[in-house]
Amino acid sequence: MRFSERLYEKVKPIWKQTHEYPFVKGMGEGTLEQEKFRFYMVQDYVYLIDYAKLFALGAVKATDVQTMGKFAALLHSTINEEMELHRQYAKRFLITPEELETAEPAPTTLAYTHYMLHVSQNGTLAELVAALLPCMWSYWEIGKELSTQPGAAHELYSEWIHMYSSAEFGELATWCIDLMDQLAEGKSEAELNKLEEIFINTTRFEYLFWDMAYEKAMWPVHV
Ligand SMILES: Cc1ncc(CO)c(N)n1
Repeated sequence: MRFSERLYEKVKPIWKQTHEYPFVKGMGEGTLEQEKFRFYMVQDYVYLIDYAKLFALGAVKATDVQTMGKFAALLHSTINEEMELHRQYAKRFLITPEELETAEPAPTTLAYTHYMLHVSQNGTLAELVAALLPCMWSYWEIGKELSTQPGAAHELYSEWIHMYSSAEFGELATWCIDLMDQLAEGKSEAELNKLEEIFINTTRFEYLFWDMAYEKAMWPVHV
């Protein structure tokens, strides 16, 4: 069995719950409250600023020029294509690019990005890929599922669904899945377990991120 298949089997119950979560379902049905989507958009932009740095770290940790180039391309497309989607949405919500960039991260956003950055800065390239893989893979899965639902024609949610179900995004996700398999080759069971643990943790964080957005959960205490 490919290592990525083992990972997929392991987190299947969490992915199922993610697909059934009201935020995700609401986008598909086109019934999600716009205020929740607005909250998500801003937090996701803040998230992507740190997430993009994982690709830069991937280029640093890569041991061949081809992989280095691919990480550089991923960094470029995240900043200029994926985050452009968010900037366009922000415009519709009358949020300026400055407001987007300086938005305060919610507790879950902060915990998630810092966990990923910690793993990526201190771990191996395989650990870095294990940390970022659920992000790309689960968004592609969600995008594909929602692309056959009413939300795909919704005036607000269609662009989001279109981006994450696109062939281009799918290719990037597939590249990451293949890289994970390649990097797992020849590793000991102890090392594979470590990769699995990281993959499970960021999968859990993906669920938490939807939950945070649905609840619009900021810090419960104030300065
Ligand atoms: C939280 C989160 N995970 C994954 C992606 C896909 O890049 C995203 N935009 N946001």
